[in-house]
Amino acid sequence: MAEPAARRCCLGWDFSTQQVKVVAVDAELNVIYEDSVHFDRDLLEFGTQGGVHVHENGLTVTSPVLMWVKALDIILEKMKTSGFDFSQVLALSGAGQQHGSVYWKTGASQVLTSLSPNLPLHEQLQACFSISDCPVWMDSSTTAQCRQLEAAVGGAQALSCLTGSRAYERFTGNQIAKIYQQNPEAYSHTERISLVSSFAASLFLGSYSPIDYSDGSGMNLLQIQGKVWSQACLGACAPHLEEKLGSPVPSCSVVGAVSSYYVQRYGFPPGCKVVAFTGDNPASLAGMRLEEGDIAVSLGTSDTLFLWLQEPTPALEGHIFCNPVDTQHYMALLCFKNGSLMREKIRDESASRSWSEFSKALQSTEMGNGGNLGFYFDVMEITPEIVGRHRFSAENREVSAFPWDVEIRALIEGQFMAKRIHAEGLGYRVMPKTKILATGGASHNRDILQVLADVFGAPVYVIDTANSACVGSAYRAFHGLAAETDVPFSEVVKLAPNPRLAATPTPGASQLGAPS
Ligand SMILES: Nc1ncnc2c1ncn2[C@@H]1O[C@H](COP(=O)(O)OP(=O)(O)O)[C@@H](O)[C@H]1O
Ligand SMILES: O=C(CO)[C@@H](O)[C@H](O)COP(=O)(O)O
Repeated sequence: MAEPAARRCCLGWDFSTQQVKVVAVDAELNVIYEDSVHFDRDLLEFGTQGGVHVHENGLTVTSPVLMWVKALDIILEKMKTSGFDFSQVLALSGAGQQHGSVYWKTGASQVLTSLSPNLPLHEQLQACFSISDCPVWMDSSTTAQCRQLEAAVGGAQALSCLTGSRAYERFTGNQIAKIYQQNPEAYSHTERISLVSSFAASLFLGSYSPIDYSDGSGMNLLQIQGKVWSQACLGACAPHLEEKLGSPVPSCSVVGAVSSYYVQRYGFPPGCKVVAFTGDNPASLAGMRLEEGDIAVSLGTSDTLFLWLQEPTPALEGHIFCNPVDTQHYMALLCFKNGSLMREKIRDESASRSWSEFSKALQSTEMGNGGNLGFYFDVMEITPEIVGRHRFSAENREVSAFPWDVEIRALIEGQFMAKRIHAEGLGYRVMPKTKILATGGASHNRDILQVLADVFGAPVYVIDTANSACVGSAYRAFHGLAAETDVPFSEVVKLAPNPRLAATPTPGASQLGAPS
């Protein structure tokens, strides 16, 4: 007899900066399973901090590729031990931290296609990478390559019009150019270059997965209107790059079925489909079912802010990506590097390493912080490019310290004011109907969300799990199954639970000098 339909599910994965996470979503779009593996805590042998290694120059930031592979082994074993029924998985999709790149060594595809179900992946893939430490989105060591790329295509604005962004250090084309220039031998021994997202999809497929349009937009290589690689950009970065990247595909493409490795080792059904993986921010857009006019704020390792766009409006600040759920449309994104790790630092310095003490400071201080303002950038910020801590008293004098509770409110208000100011710089306006959808680890914190509502003067909503990239990936897997019949994403997710109201602006917030 057929299994009850309600038990069938799709899996959504997220290979993010600090962890690998997974959710299972059933056919009624309820989350029925959630798990994660945390790199610093669960994979101590790799010695990462916040999931990465910051090199001595302070600019180069990498993560070991085998750590990501081993994390997948561990999480699959955890699922198996917990009795998760893999035979019910109809399809899976996933997300990855954006911009990071993986370099598969010549011959790796042979290993991928002949995986033995008796061994974990990390034991079999050890010799498959020509670069063992992958550049990730926190890297800012490629300024020279950025200037070369902009010069090659006629300047920063020209590059932005073509690819959706001026040259950014973390964008993959510039990272590849650096590897080609500094390590040409490793580059020539590379048969395939994946993004973190398409790398993770390749692990499930047992063959190389293509890069999807949406995550591909974070490389400074893809023409976001034509959706093909820009020959000018490829040529400016490295030789033979097109063949190493493969052709990009629409984000809702089914890219194949899971490898027999997963069928034999874990009991996945042989026909279980793999839908192209995408970037974690595009996947979050899907998970939050963002609509035009809404604004999403992700408070993960990075803080990001993103919007649904009908038409691309490339500028010198921010990024335009292809939309992950509608190939005709786009999304705009702003990324702030000093997000959760900066909040953790101030928590450790001023609130005895405790989020509840941190919250007490937000509760006991007044909205507007008595005129005290602070901007905290311990690492070189992306939006805008600035470093250091800058505190200003009510009299507008730069000061070197604040009392502990004023410090905490200054940090959170400063972070959200910067988001609003930069979003307005992109042309975004808070309207009476505006909803803010919050996600990411810090969206668990109600007091932080209250400040977000006050600074934006708009209500803040959350979805039941802060893992919107995972949930969005599971939704995208359902969409991939249906997309062959042209069903729009909004139709596929119409039964999903509505976001829940988490904070409304405090009366009087808009009189406190919020930008207008
Ligand atoms: N209660 C909380 N208040 C504020 N921040 C929190 C809280 N719980 C978790 N976080 C933050 O969430 C971050 C992880 O967010 P997450 O979205 O899981 O990151 P990523 O997807 O980049 O790995 C942690 O670095 C931590 O600072
Ligand atoms: O660089 C960006 C977006 O452009 C980052 O948002 C990365 O995608 C990392 O995401 P998190 O792990 O912080 O969610």
